[in-house]
Amino acid sequence: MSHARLPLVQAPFPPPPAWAAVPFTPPLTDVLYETAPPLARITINRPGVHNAFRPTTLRDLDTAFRAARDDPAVRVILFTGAGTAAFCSGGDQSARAHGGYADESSPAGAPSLSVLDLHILMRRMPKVIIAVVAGYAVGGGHILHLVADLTIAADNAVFGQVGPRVGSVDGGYGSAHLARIIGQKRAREVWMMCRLYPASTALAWGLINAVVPVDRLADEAAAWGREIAAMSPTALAVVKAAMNADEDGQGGQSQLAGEATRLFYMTAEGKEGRNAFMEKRRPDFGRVLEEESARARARAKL
Ligand SMILES: CC(C)(COP(=O)(O)OP(=O)(O)OC[C@H]1O[C@@H](n2cnc3c(N)ncnc32)[C@H](O)[C@@H]1OP(=O)(O)O)[C@@H](O)C(=O)NCCC(=O)NCCSC(=O)CCC(=O)c1ccccc1C(=O)O
Repeated sequence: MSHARLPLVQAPFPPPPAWAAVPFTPPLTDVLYETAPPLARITINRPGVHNAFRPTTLRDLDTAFRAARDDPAVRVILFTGAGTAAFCSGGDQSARAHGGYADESSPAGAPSLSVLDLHILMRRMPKVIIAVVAGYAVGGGHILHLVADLTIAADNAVFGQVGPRVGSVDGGYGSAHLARIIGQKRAREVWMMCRLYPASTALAWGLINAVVPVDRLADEAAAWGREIAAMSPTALAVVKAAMNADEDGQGGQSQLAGEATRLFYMTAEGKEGRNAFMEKRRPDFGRVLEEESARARARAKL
């Protein structure tokens, strides 16, 4: 499926990105993190279990998403799974313990539900996240694509929730956000019947943004990423925060207000507060506002 692009970006896209693996200390074991600015690619790398996540995977995803957030050269994040059989099959059922998931990376072996922290990190990310889905996106893996900003799927993609079949449930983004996206009746069907749906149905429901042949998925995702990376980063961060604020209560308000604070810090008025404190004097906001207005008037006359 293709959409019209503005003339500015209608020229053929450059060749596929030259991904460079980024090393970490200690190294990531379950996740690959690569960059090809302006893109970063985060890959769940557990194809033997359809990219199911365990606590170690979630720890690695936390590291990778924070690295992408903090790298000014990265503008758009592609989030995918290794291979073409699955994006992610949810929580690794072999790591499921009493009251959560546990493995050797769990502090004091304590079970956790740390995928919820990843949802928040992805929602708060001031950069666009594109889920790039081939194969299964089920259970907690389905929720990861839901929490991403956009989803591009291969024609072999399969979507669904399995919780009520395997004794699990997500009453957070996995249910309420899903219902916002596809509507209450469909969301209840997804959870209450645990059916799996092909990419064509997901597209018709507005659950995903595009479907492409599986062998075109990586290139198409990179093309979408580059197209988005040409946009104003501040405008993208603000529109994401604004859409999240509608659903995320005071946490969402905090994200949107954080963007206002970031812009305020760039003003002479904001800097005067910091400078006055550092110089141990009273701030003179009136003076800096007047100076700023005078500068703006002078620029307007040029
Ligand atoms: C996805 C399937 C429908 C695919 O079926 P099929 O193609 O026939 O492949 P299989 O032969 O079943 O699978 C191949 C291989 O992978 C293993 N595997 C697949 N999924 C998982 C998994 N989730 N965990 C562990 N292992 C998995 C499978 O055993 C095979 O291994 P072999 O050695 O080759 O036998 C099908 O695979 C399937 O239904 N998978 C299970 C899906 C599932 O149950 N997912 C978990 C749902 S619950 C969840 O995601 C937890 C959510 C959660 O984590 C959470 C929720 C709320 C709050 C907090 C949290 C939190 O933090 O965890």
